[in-house]
Amino acid sequence: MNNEQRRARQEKIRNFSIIAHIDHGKSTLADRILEQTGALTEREMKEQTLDAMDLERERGITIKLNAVQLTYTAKDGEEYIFHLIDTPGHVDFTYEVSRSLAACEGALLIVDAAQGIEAQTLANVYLALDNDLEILPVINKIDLPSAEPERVKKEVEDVIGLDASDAVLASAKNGIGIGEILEQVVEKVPAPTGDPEGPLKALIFDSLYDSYRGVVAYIRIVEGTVKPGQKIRMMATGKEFEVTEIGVFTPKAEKRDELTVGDVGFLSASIKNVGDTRVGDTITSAGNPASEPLPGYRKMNPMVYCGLYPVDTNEYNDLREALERLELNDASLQYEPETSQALGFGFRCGFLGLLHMEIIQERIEREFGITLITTAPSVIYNVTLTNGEELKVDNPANMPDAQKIEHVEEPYVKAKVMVPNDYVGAVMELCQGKRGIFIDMQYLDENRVQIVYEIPLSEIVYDFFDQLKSSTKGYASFDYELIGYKQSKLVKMDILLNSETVDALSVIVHRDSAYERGKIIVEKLKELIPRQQFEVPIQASIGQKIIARSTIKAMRKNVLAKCYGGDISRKRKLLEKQKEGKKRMKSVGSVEVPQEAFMAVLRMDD
Ligand SMILES: Nc1nc2c(ncn2[C@@H]2O[C@H](COP(=O)(O)OP(=O)(O)OP(=O)(O)O)[C@@H](O)[C@H]2O)c(=O)[nH]1
Repeated sequence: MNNEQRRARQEKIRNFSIIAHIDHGKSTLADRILEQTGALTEREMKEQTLDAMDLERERGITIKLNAVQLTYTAKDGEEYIFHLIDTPGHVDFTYEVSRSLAACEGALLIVDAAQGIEAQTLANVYLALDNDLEILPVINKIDLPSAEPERVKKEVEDVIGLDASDAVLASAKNGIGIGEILEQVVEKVPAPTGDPEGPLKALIFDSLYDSYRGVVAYIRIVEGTVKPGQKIRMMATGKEFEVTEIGVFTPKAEKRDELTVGDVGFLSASIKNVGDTRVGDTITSAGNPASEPLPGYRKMNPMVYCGLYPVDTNEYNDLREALERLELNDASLQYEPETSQALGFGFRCGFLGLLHMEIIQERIEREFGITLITTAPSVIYNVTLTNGEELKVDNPANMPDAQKIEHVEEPYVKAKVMVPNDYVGAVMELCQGKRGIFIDMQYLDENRVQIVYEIPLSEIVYDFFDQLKSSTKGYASFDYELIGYKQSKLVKMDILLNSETVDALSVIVHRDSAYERGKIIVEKLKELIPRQQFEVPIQASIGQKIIARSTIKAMRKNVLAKCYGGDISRKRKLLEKQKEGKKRMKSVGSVEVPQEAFMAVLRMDD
């Protein structure tokens, strides 16, 4: 292609994403768009959608981004090139959402016609506005009997301040409104600007590890043109590579001879580690480098840490290999070896958030067949010692002695909760109980309210989300962002089993609630740890001081004694059950402790 052809083609490109609150119908609409543009036949639809990973399908959430090139013949008779870029919908991946939006000029904003605007609708709209995108509202699920499209339109105008007069009324499920959406994309989403002859600037908005190609970077070309054989440079790390393959997803991967301004596709260059293709980084040409990278690159730091230990100590090396493999695909996963007196050899791992943590744990168990003991998640505390030294502590067990500490700071988030009127009291009570500081309350319409609190991240990491859901019957939606560190009166609480401190059970708690928490934790542990052959005292202590205690009585009878002799199948079942239970037990000193016990320090609900 010459530059004139490239420029003409550029005029016909439309790059857009779909943004929505979870379950408002993003994936369903994406599928419909693929179908209508002929990218997939119906049979293929069943097998292949934008959400690729198994886990994703099961959980019904989008984890990894993807980008598809589609051709669409519009009513004006012209053929357009669409790049539909998928975004993950969860707060843990906000940065990835933001980078994939940076690869677009427009976004379809899907709002459920029955639910209206939810917390992540707003969070995503702000990200889209930050990236100067043209936002096209779509009111989805108008087929539902409870749909109130006019009310939701008004909400979009009042709450977000977008003109919703042209909002498409759609049903992704029944294929209503899809044509209209595609026409609006052509009319309203601007074509990419940029000089195909300029020095190369390609935004990396995702990457993954492929065992044949090495790392595959998902890129959007903002300036210039890239071809196979070209020498490229990653602007954040300075590393250089030679391009081996470029192409687009249709959604099958198809090779191309070049990618130029506005194109969205993949690039591989014998890169071994996804850490070299960081999301948000700019790829330039090594021979004719751009003077400035694209704006907004940010290194991602984990927010939540926990210990991962194999139940079977022989699986330590397998666990290391599993983490190495997962790291290839996930630059935001961090880990380092850690030893616990209670649990032996394992790893301290850092995650972007709770969902990210659960996904990694589940993948290790499922894809690598390793049974894990996981310790309660912790945030990073900034500790200033009396001698002026500053520490970052990501494991409660490593918190220095209280006498040596001058003060401790913990991360705070701004939490936005949206609920129907009736639950305002319940939400405020919950936030207050989590040491929340009230910031703001706004009525979205007659019946819905947005409540804003500043809350310590550690309280969110504990079961905030579950409690929010149960206290609002599932009607609340929730979103948060980190706002920085604040000083708090925090202390380390140790748990002793049989008079021995179990390092993996230590927690950091607020001084004012330490006694209460200590009492609940020892009672919880008493329930969870099965009786042993001997009596086991459980104690909670702060420093040398015991603040709560309880005792697990010694086991009296053999379990089989319950089976009144006769029924062999019943007996077998019981033994099987015991064996199952055994799997996730860890001997701590002389006491057998089940997995649930390590999480018990989090559950404060009952
Ligand atoms: N009645 C009705 N249901 C719909 C419509 N569109 C989607 N759904 C249903 O809503 C649920 C959620 O749809 P998804 O497309 O998976 O939602 P999503 O926004 O992609 O969810 P995440 O991937 O978690 O962000 C599914 O059960 C869909 O079948 C619609 O137009 N009408």
